[in-house]
Amino acid sequence: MTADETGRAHRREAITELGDALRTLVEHATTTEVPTGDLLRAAAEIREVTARLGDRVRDRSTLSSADDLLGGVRMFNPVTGAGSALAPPLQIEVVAGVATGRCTLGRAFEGPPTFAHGGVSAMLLDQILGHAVVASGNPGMTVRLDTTYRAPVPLLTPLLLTAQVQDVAGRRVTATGTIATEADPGTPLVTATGTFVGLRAEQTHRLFGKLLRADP
Ligand SMILES: CCCCCCCCCC(=O)SCCNC(=O)CCNC(=O)[C@H](O)C(C)(C)COP(=O)(O)OP(=O)(O)OC[C@H]1O[C@@H](n2cnc3c(N)ncnc32)[C@H](O)[C@@H]1OP(=O)(O)O
Repeated sequence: MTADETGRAHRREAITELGDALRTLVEHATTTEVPTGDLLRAAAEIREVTARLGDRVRDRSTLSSADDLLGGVRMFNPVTGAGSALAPPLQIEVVAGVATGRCTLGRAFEGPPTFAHGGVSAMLLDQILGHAVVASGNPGMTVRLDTTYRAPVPLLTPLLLTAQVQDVAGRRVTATGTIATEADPGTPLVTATGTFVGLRAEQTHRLFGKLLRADP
Protein backbone atom coordinates (compact mmCIF):
# COMPACT_ATOMS: atom_id res chain seq x y z
CA MET A 1 0.00 0.00 0.00
CA THR A 2 1.32 3.49 -0.83
CA ALA A 3 1.40 6.18 1.88
CA ASP A 4 -1.56 7.85 0.13
CA GLU A 5 -3.60 4.62 0.22
CA THR A 6 -2.76 4.04 3.90
CA GLY A 7 -3.77 7.62 4.73
CA ARG A 8 -7.05 7.19 2.86
CA ALA A 9 -7.79 3.87 4.61
CA HIS A 10 -7.23 5.53 8.01
CA ARG A 11 -9.46 8.41 7.04
CA ARG A 12 -12.24 6.01 5.99
CA GLU A 13 -11.96 4.22 9.34
CA ALA A 14 -12.22 7.54 11.16
CA ILE A 15 -15.21 8.60 9.02
CA THR A 16 -16.90 5.28 9.82
CA GLU A 17 -16.22 5.82 13.53
CA LEU A 18 -17.72 9.31 13.33
CA GLY A 19 -20.68 7.97 11.33
CA ASP A 20 -21.34 5.31 13.99
CA ALA A 21 -21.22 7.94 16.73
CA LEU A 22 -23.58 10.23 14.78
CA ARG A 23 -26.07 7.43 14.11
CA THR A 24 -26.14 6.57 17.80
CA LEU A 25 -26.59 10.26 18.59
CA VAL A 26 -29.52 10.52 16.15
CA GLU A 27 -31.14 7.40 17.63
CA HIS A 28 -30.72 8.64 21.21
CA ALA A 29 -31.90 12.14 20.28
CA THR A 30 -35.00 10.54 18.73
CA THR A 31 -35.85 8.37 21.71
CA THR A 32 -34.57 10.31 24.73
CA GLU A 33 -36.88 11.27 27.57
CA VAL A 34 -34.22 13.03 29.69
CA PRO A 35 -35.20 16.31 31.43
CA THR A 36 -35.60 19.41 29.26
CA GLY A 37 -32.52 21.07 30.80
CA ASP A 38 -30.38 18.13 29.68
CA LEU A 39 -31.70 18.55 26.13
CA LEU A 40 -30.57 22.19 26.09
CA ARG A 41 -27.14 21.34 27.53
CA ALA A 42 -26.72 18.58 24.94
CA ALA A 43 -27.67 21.00 22.14
CA ALA A 44 -25.00 23.48 23.29
CA GLU A 45 -22.31 20.77 23.50
CA ILE A 46 -23.22 19.40 20.09
CA ARG A 47 -22.98 22.90 18.59
CA GLU A 48 -19.39 23.12 19.89
CA VAL A 49 -18.40 19.84 18.20
CA THR A 50 -20.23 20.90 15.05
CA ALA A 51 -18.17 24.09 14.89
CA ARG A 52 -14.94 22.05 15.07
CA LEU A 53 -16.03 19.84 12.15
CA GLY A 54 -16.99 22.95 10.19
CA ASP A 55 -13.44 24.35 10.38
CA ARG A 56 -12.64 22.87 6.95
CA VAL A 57 -15.41 21.78 4.61
CA ARG A 58 -15.62 20.95 0.91
CA ASP A 59 -18.00 22.80 -1.41
CA ARG A 60 -20.92 21.11 -3.18
CA SER A 61 -19.00 20.43 -6.37
CA THR A 62 -16.09 18.66 -4.64
CA LEU A 63 -16.04 14.97 -3.71
CA SER A 64 -15.00 13.83 -0.25
CA SER A 65 -11.23 13.13 -0.14
CA ALA A 66 -12.18 9.67 1.21
CA ASP A 67 -14.38 8.82 -1.78
CA ASP A 68 -13.43 6.90 -4.90
CA LEU A 69 -16.17 7.67 -7.39
CA LEU A 70 -15.04 5.28 -10.12
CA GLY A 71 -14.28 2.57 -7.54
CA GLY A 72 -17.81 2.93 -6.11
CA VAL A 73 -16.76 4.20 -2.65
CA ARG A 74 -19.18 6.89 -1.45
CA MET A 75 -18.65 7.35 2.27
CA PHE A 76 -21.59 9.74 2.71
CA ASN A 77 -24.24 8.10 0.54
CA PRO A 78 -27.45 8.55 2.59
CA VAL A 79 -28.39 4.87 2.20
CA THR A 80 -25.12 2.93 2.24
CA GLY A 81 -22.51 5.43 3.42
CA ALA A 82 -20.64 4.38 6.57
CA GLY A 83 -19.99 8.07 7.30
CA SER A 84 -23.56 9.24 6.88
CA ALA A 85 -25.64 10.02 9.96
CA LEU A 86 -28.71 9.50 7.74
CA ALA A 87 -27.82 6.02 6.42
CA PRO A 88 -29.04 2.88 8.26
CA PRO A 89 -26.48 1.99 6.62
CA LEU A 90 -27.68 -0.62 4.12
CA GLN A 91 -24.97 -3.24 3.42
CA ILE A 92 -25.22 -4.48 -0.17
CA GLU A 93 -23.47 -7.29 -1.99
CA VAL A 94 -24.12 -8.45 -5.53
CA VAL A 95 -23.65 -12.12 -6.46
CA ALA A 96 -24.52 -13.47 -9.90
CA GLY A 97 -26.61 -10.39 -10.72
CA VAL A 98 -28.71 -10.52 -7.55
CA ALA A 99 -28.19 -7.65 -5.10
CA THR A 100 -28.78 -8.56 -1.46
CA GLY A 101 -29.03 -5.88 1.21
CA ARG A 102 -29.21 -5.99 4.97
CA CYS A 103 -30.02 -3.31 7.51
CA THR A 104 -31.99 -2.61 10.66
CA LEU A 105 -33.94 0.64 10.78
CA GLY A 106 -33.83 2.58 14.04
CA ARG A 107 -36.61 4.73 15.41
CA ALA A 108 -35.34 7.81 13.58
CA PHE A 109 -36.87 6.18 10.47
CA GLU A 110 -40.37 5.93 11.91
CA GLY A 111 -43.38 6.90 9.81
CA PRO A 112 -46.55 5.28 11.14
CA PRO A 113 -45.95 4.58 14.86
CA THR A 114 -43.48 1.68 15.31
CA PHE A 115 -43.07 1.16 11.54
CA ALA A 116 -40.76 2.56 8.86
CA HIS A 117 -41.63 5.66 6.86
CA GLY A 118 -42.72 4.75 3.32
CA GLY A 119 -40.23 7.19 1.81
CA VAL A 120 -37.42 5.38 3.60
CA SER A 121 -38.50 2.07 2.06
CA ALA A 122 -38.51 3.71 -1.39
CA MET A 123 -35.03 5.12 -0.73
CA LEU A 124 -33.65 1.71 0.24
CA LEU A 125 -35.19 0.13 -2.84
CA ASP A 126 -33.95 2.85 -5.21
CA GLN A 127 -30.43 2.23 -3.95
CA ILE A 128 -30.45 -1.57 -4.13
CA LEU A 129 -32.10 -1.55 -7.57
CA GLY A 130 -29.34 0.84 -8.63
CA HIS A 131 -26.68 -1.63 -7.48
CA ALA A 132 -28.26 -4.44 -9.51
CA VAL A 133 -28.43 -2.13 -12.52
CA VAL A 134 -24.76 -1.11 -12.21
CA ALA A 135 -23.72 -4.76 -11.75
CA SER A 136 -25.51 -5.64 -15.00
CA GLY A 137 -23.05 -3.40 -16.83
CA ASN A 138 -25.73 -0.88 -17.83
CA PRO A 139 -25.42 1.95 -15.30
CA GLY A 140 -28.08 4.62 -15.38
CA MET A 141 -30.14 7.03 -13.34
CA THR A 142 -33.59 6.31 -11.92
CA VAL A 143 -36.33 7.86 -14.04
CA ARG A 144 -39.21 5.99 -12.44
CA LEU A 145 -39.73 4.03 -9.21
CA ASP A 146 -43.03 2.27 -8.53
CA THR A 147 -43.38 1.02 -4.96
CA THR A 148 -46.12 -1.22 -3.61
CA TYR A 149 -46.56 -1.23 0.17
CA ARG A 150 -48.03 -4.63 1.06
CA ALA A 151 -47.40 -4.62 4.81
CA PRO A 152 -45.72 -2.20 7.22
CA VAL A 153 -41.94 -2.54 7.62
CA PRO A 154 -41.04 -3.06 11.29
CA LEU A 155 -38.36 -0.97 13.00
CA LEU A 156 -35.53 -2.52 15.05
CA THR A 157 -35.85 -5.70 13.01
CA PRO A 158 -33.19 -7.14 10.68
CA LEU A 159 -34.36 -6.59 7.09
CA LEU A 160 -33.43 -8.42 3.93
CA LEU A 161 -33.64 -6.67 0.55
CA THR A 162 -33.11 -8.17 -2.87
CA ALA A 163 -33.01 -6.72 -6.38
CA GLN A 164 -32.28 -7.88 -9.90
CA VAL A 165 -32.43 -6.60 -13.45
CA GLN A 166 -35.39 -7.88 -15.48
CA ASP A 167 -34.87 -6.24 -18.84
CA VAL A 168 -32.43 -4.11 -20.82
CA ALA A 169 -33.85 -2.29 -23.85
CA GLY A 170 -31.42 0.16 -25.37
CA ARG A 171 -30.64 2.81 -22.72
CA ARG A 172 -33.56 1.70 -20.53
CA VAL A 173 -33.09 -0.89 -17.79
CA THR A 174 -35.91 -2.33 -15.69
CA ALA A 175 -35.16 -3.77 -12.26
CA THR A 176 -37.33 -5.17 -9.48
CA GLY A 177 -36.75 -5.55 -5.77
CA THR A 178 -38.32 -6.38 -2.43
CA ILE A 179 -38.03 -5.64 1.27
CA ALA A 180 -38.75 -8.48 3.70
CA THR A 181 -37.62 -9.36 7.19
CA GLU A 182 -34.65 -11.68 7.61
CA ALA A 183 -36.87 -13.88 9.75
CA ASP A 184 -39.50 -14.25 7.00
CA PRO A 185 -37.73 -13.64 3.68
CA GLY A 186 -40.54 -15.24 1.66
CA THR A 187 -43.09 -12.57 2.62
CA PRO A 188 -42.45 -9.31 0.73
CA LEU A 189 -43.46 -6.21 2.68
CA VAL A 190 -42.62 -3.71 -0.05
CA THR A 191 -41.94 -4.40 -3.72
CA ALA A 192 -40.63 -2.03 -6.36
CA THR A 193 -40.08 -1.79 -10.08
CA GLY A 194 -37.60 0.80 -11.26
CA THR A 195 -36.73 2.18 -14.67
CA PHE A 196 -33.17 3.38 -15.11
CA VAL A 197 -31.83 5.25 -18.12
CA GLY A 198 -28.18 5.17 -19.19
CA LEU A 199 -26.71 8.60 -19.79
CA ARG A 200 -25.48 9.66 -23.19
CA ALA A 201 -21.83 10.83 -23.18
CA GLU A 202 -22.97 14.45 -23.45
CA GLN A 203 -25.25 14.01 -20.41
CA THR A 204 -22.50 12.38 -18.32
CA HIS A 205 -20.20 15.26 -19.23
CA ARG A 206 -22.82 17.92 -18.45
CA LEU A 207 -23.92 16.42 -15.11
CA PHE A 208 -20.71 14.89 -13.74
CA GLY A 209 -17.79 15.98 -15.95
CA LYS A 210 -16.22 18.25 -13.34
CA LEU A 211 -16.38 15.53 -10.66
CA LEU A 212 -14.93 12.83 -12.91
CA ARG A 213 -11.99 15.06 -13.82
CA ALA A 214 -11.36 15.88 -10.13
CA ASP A 215 -11.50 12.24 -8.92
CA PRO A 216 -7.96 11.46 -7.70
C1 LIG B 1 -22.67 0.85 -7.18
C2 LIG B 1 -23.31 2.21 -7.07
C3 LIG B 1 -24.79 2.13 -7.21
C4 LIG B 1 -25.43 3.47 -7.11
C5 LIG B 1 -26.92 3.33 -7.00
C6 LIG B 1 -27.58 4.65 -6.92
C7 LIG B 1 -29.06 4.46 -6.79
C8 LIG B 1 -29.75 5.77 -6.75
C9 LIG B 1 -30.13 6.22 -8.15
C10 LIG B 1 -30.77 7.56 -8.11
O1 LIG B 1 -31.43 7.91 -7.17
S1 LIG B 1 -30.51 8.57 -9.46
C11 LIG B 1 -31.23 10.11 -8.91
C12 LIG B 1 -32.65 10.31 -9.34
N1 LIG B 1 -32.75 10.37 -10.78
C13 LIG B 1 -32.52 11.51 -11.45
O2 LIG B 1 -32.21 12.55 -10.93
C14 LIG B 1 -32.68 11.40 -12.95
C15 LIG B 1 -33.42 12.62 -13.52
N2 LIG B 1 -33.70 12.38 -14.94
C16 LIG B 1 -32.86 12.85 -15.91
O3 LIG B 1 -31.90 13.57 -15.63
C17 LIG B 1 -33.17 12.41 -17.30
O4 LIG B 1 -34.40 11.74 -17.33
C18 LIG B 1 -32.09 11.48 -17.91
C19 LIG B 1 -30.81 12.32 -18.16
C20 LIG B 1 -31.77 10.30 -16.99
C21 LIG B 1 -32.57 10.90 -19.22
O5 LIG B 1 -32.98 11.97 -20.01
P1 LIG B 1 -33.15 11.77 -21.59
O6 LIG B 1 -33.74 13.06 -22.09
O7 LIG B 1 -31.88 11.30 -22.20
O8 LIG B 1 -34.19 10.62 -21.65
P2 LIG B 1 -35.15 10.33 -22.82
O9 LIG B 1 -36.37 11.16 -22.69
O10 LIG B 1 -34.37 10.40 -24.14
O11 LIG B 1 -35.55 8.80 -22.53
C22 LIG B 1 -34.63 7.75 -22.70
C23 LIG B 1 -35.40 6.46 -22.59
O12 LIG B 1 -35.91 6.34 -21.24
C24 LIG B 1 -37.34 6.25 -21.27
N3 LIG B 1 -37.88 7.01 -20.14
C25 LIG B 1 -37.57 8.26 -19.80
N4 LIG B 1 -38.25 8.63 -18.70
C26 LIG B 1 -39.02 7.58 -18.37
C27 LIG B 1 -39.96 7.33 -17.33
N5 LIG B 1 -40.23 8.25 -16.41
N6 LIG B 1 -40.53 6.11 -17.27
C28 LIG B 1 -40.24 5.17 -18.20
N7 LIG B 1 -39.37 5.34 -19.20
C29 LIG B 1 -38.77 6.53 -19.29
C30 LIG B 1 -37.74 6.89 -22.58
O13 LIG B 1 -38.98 6.38 -22.99
C31 LIG B 1 -36.62 6.42 -23.48
O14 LIG B 1 -36.82 5.06 -23.82
P3 LIG B 1 -36.45 4.51 -25.26
O15 LIG B 1 -34.93 4.70 -25.39
O16 LIG B 1 -36.85 3.08 -25.23
O17 LIG B 1 -37.20 5.37 -26.21
